[in-house]
Amino acid sequence: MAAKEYDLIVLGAGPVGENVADRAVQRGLTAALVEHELVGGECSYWACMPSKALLRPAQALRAARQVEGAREAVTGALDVAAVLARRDSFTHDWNDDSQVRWAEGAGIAVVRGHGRFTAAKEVTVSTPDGGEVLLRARHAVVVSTGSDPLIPDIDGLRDADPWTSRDATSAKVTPESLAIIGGGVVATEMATAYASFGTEVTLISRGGLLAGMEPFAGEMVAEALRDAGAKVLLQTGTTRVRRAGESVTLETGDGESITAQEVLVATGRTPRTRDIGLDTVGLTPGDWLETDDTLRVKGFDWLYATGDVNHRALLTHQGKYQARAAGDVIAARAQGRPVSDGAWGTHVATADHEAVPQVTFTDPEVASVGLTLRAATAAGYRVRAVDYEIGYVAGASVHADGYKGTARMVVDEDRKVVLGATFVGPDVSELLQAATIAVVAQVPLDRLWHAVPAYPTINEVWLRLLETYGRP
Ligand SMILES: Cc1cc2nc3c(=O)[nH]c(=O)nc-3n(C[C@H](O)[C@H](O)[C@H](O)COP(=O)(O)OP(=O)(O)OC[C@H]3O[C@@H](n4cnc5c(N)ncnc54)[C@H](O)[C@@H]3O)c2cc1C
Ligand SMILES: NC(=O)c1ccc[n+]([C@@H]2O[C@H](COP(=O)([O-])OP(=O)(O)OC[C@H]3O[C@@H](n4cnc5c(N)ncnc54)[C@H](O)[C@@H]3O)[C@@H](O)[C@H]2O)c1
Repeated sequence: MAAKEYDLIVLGAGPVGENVADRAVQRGLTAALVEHELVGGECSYWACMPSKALLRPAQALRAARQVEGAREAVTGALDVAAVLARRDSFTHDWNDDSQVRWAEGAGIAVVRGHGRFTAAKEVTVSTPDGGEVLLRARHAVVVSTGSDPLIPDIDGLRDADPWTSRDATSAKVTPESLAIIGGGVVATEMATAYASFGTEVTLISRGGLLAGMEPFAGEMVAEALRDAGAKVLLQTGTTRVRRAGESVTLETGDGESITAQEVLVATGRTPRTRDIGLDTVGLTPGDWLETDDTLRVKGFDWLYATGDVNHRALLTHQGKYQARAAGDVIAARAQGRPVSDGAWGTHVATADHEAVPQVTFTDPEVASVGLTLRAATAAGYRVRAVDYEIGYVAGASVHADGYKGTARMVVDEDRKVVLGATFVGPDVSELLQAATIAVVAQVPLDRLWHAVPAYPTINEVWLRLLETYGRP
């Protein structure tokens, strides 16, 4: 079989793979993008976009209900069918024509089918018609195959036909009751969404909620979920799961038995590397692919891994940031141009280490960037954290009656810069970019005093945090 040659082959056309290919093509390389499902990946069809579309209507309704004068105009309940229909418009009914058009318009060769390494720099694609296409890369191959839901080894769980995040984000009807195993981002967001649809939600977490974040985040989200009618079981293991027809019964370590129409497993992710021929190039199928900061897989000069599959930060925006660095560095190396691979250089993803922003779209939202107090201490920084109740800020009190929220700023005491910030409260997500800039730019606190937040906005929480810290 004659091979088709490209400068770059990208395996997986999720948000990250698309961006690597686009960047490299913009820099003058040729690129083939291999996709066996939908161009746009998990994020567009079963993750970020549909999940946020499911969450937004209830948030808008809550926002109106929190303002006297507007509240009186809200006379009905959430229209769940309309919510699902709006969600479908974001996923284009799980049709990727527009994304394929974009990719081809950008000069990227889209190859449909399942790709596997068959030699170094060589990928064989099994096409939907049963054929094969052989691709050879002149310079680099990027693995951008993403991640799958992890199904833990709980007695009977696999046989109980559990929902994963895919089912929760693409459901055409909402169940009467839903048990959720897990306490992370997917579990809390989907508990929030389904509780708003009137589904009877029971969330079972073996620890607290949102474990890697500041502790008050998980506590406030748990309280809000309970207020929304969900049952939240913390520090509770699930020991046994059984399906009987239309219902599933779960037993917990505390001896409690929970019966629901569906069970959603939201216990983290596993890399999609089991069936991509990794053994052919000396790697172990099923492993995460560890990279250096230029996203090159350790031990290779031609193999890169971007997005979820490298396990650096399982977030679309962070994967796309990696994609920009990877696409640019692959082009620079291919063209013999200088590589800028020092910390914060053009060709590295330095921010992955200690400056990752994330919003959990629960209600209240959790917006965080950088290190938590615990993580900063563990990393050896000499730190001080200051907290402030966001509801005391004038802008917050105008924004919503009885606004409840908490902010924390973690300061590096030696350099007097912000290492991390967390905001928990209604509509705090838009506060995050200011915090990200402060963390990435390592703005000294005495200069931050000159970044005056407009009055009366919720951003004034920055001034309150600085005042609470005390002027250095
Ligand atoms: C419910 C949920 C909600 C989320 N919400 C957010 C959010 O709000 N914000 C955020 O930043 N992140 C969110 N995430 C995380 C986000 O979805 C991922 O970080 C992101 O999709 C990773 O992008 P990726 O391109 O690395 O992988 P993916 O999006 O998984 O794309 C990988 C692509 O590779 C293809 N592929 C895999 N193997 C092969 C092969 N052998 N041959 C051909 N094609 C292959 C797949 O079909 C897929 O299209 C969410 C995740 C979940 C589960
Ligand atoms: N808004 C967002 O940015 C967003 C939304 C959803 C998902 N995501 C990303 O998707 C990824 C996956 O999310 P997730 O919620 O599945 O993972 P997660 O890592 O956030 O949470 C996993 C949860 O499962 C629990 N768990 C793990 N193994 C278990 C077991 N054997 N039994 C019981 N509980 C177990 C953990 O204690 C934790 O509570 C995350 O890394 C996240 O960054 C992001």
